[in-house]
Amino acid sequence: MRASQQDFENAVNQVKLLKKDPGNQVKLQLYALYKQATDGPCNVSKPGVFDLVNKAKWEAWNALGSLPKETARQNYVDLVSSLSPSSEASNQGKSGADVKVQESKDIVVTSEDGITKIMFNRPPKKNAITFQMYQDIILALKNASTDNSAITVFTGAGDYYCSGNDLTNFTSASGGMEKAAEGGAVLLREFVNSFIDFPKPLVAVVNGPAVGISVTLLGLFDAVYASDKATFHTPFSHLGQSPEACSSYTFPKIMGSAKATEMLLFGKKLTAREACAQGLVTEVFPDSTFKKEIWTRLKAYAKLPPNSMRISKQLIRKNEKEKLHAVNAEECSTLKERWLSEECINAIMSFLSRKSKL
Ligand SMILES: CCCCC/C=C/C(=O)SCCNC(=O)CCNC(=O)[C@H](O)C(C)(C)COP(=O)(O)OP(=O)(O)OC[C@H]1O[C@@H](n2cnc3c(N)ncnc32)[C@H](O)[C@@H]1OP(=O)(O)O
Repeated sequence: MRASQQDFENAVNQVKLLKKDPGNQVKLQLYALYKQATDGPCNVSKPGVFDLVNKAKWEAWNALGSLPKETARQNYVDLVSSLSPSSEASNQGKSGADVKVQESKDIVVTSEDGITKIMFNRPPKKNAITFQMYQDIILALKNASTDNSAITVFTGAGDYYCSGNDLTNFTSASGGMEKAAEGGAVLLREFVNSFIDFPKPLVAVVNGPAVGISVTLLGLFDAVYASDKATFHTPFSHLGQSPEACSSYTFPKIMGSAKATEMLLFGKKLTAREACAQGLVTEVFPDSTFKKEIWTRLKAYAKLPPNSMRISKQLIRKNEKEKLHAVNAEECSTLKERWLSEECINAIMSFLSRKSKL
């Protein structure tokens, strides 16, 4: 539900009652969102180089670009509610431990050391993504885009990174396959859009095998670190489906069309080292030292100036955004048709009746 003007005014008053100083980064974000929600896009000239405080405020406001007033109002309310007395109280005495910022069973979101971590947490099902988890991730990314972290990281709990879309999503949906396919396409489009538009550095820590959409999404990440136990598998033809998450565009661009064809059409599974050689993975680590090495590195990266990282990402992504949105729309409408095809229904039934496994 969208935040009303009254919700916004309540949030403005709530900020004055905060017992704990939320820190400069959050205060700047609050200022920027407030100005955007009330005055719209930044419309004043940049303060001089020695006017440090006003310059930082101007930069934070200006970085919001043309974000609509209603979205800024909503983000302001969400940010204040994450700082509310109840979350303040629940965060007390937890220094040194990850601070939980979103309650959800299968997606765990924590924030610590300038890093917001979004973890697939459904190990008994190899972290397969349910409809609810797609929604939880959309919300987690929305919150992470305005929280006080510098970078956002995805990883998986247990031995898998993620086994992709939960294949029971369609068969267990009420209202029949057609309605489920229609709803699935709308959800998928919104889900992928939230990755295309995510403003901060987005990093994947791939702790184990990755399948389907958890692989294709990697083309929209800024860095991908993998354990040498990780594998990368996109068996869309085996499932009677077609690529998503803009991979029909990003994969040929990253690895060339011949290698992308082997993955996306023929379902060739890559080892972590092969994926690194193709440019899909940034760096591979021995599994025994993976976690220690990668979190040490990410904590150091998270100390870099956050506005600078965000602005650099914006420059890199800017020229691609329109194209990515168009590709996402087309992939989703193609998939909606595929989900209703005999090839796809047979493949899902076959998995569910245990006749087939990847
Ligand atoms: C709405 C948006 C849609 C976006 C479009 C996205 C498309 C994709 O992501 S396509 C890729 C879909 N994923 C798969 O096809 C993977 C299917 N799973 C497997 O092939 C295997 O389970 C495995 C290779 C991932 C793991 O094999 P194994 O180590 O032998 O473990 P189990 O098969 O016994 O798995 C344990 C447990 O987990 C369940 N499970 C695993 N993956 C999925 C899944 N994707 N969907 C639903 N359930 C999954 C598996 O059924 C087992 O359950 P139990 O039998 O109840 O223990």
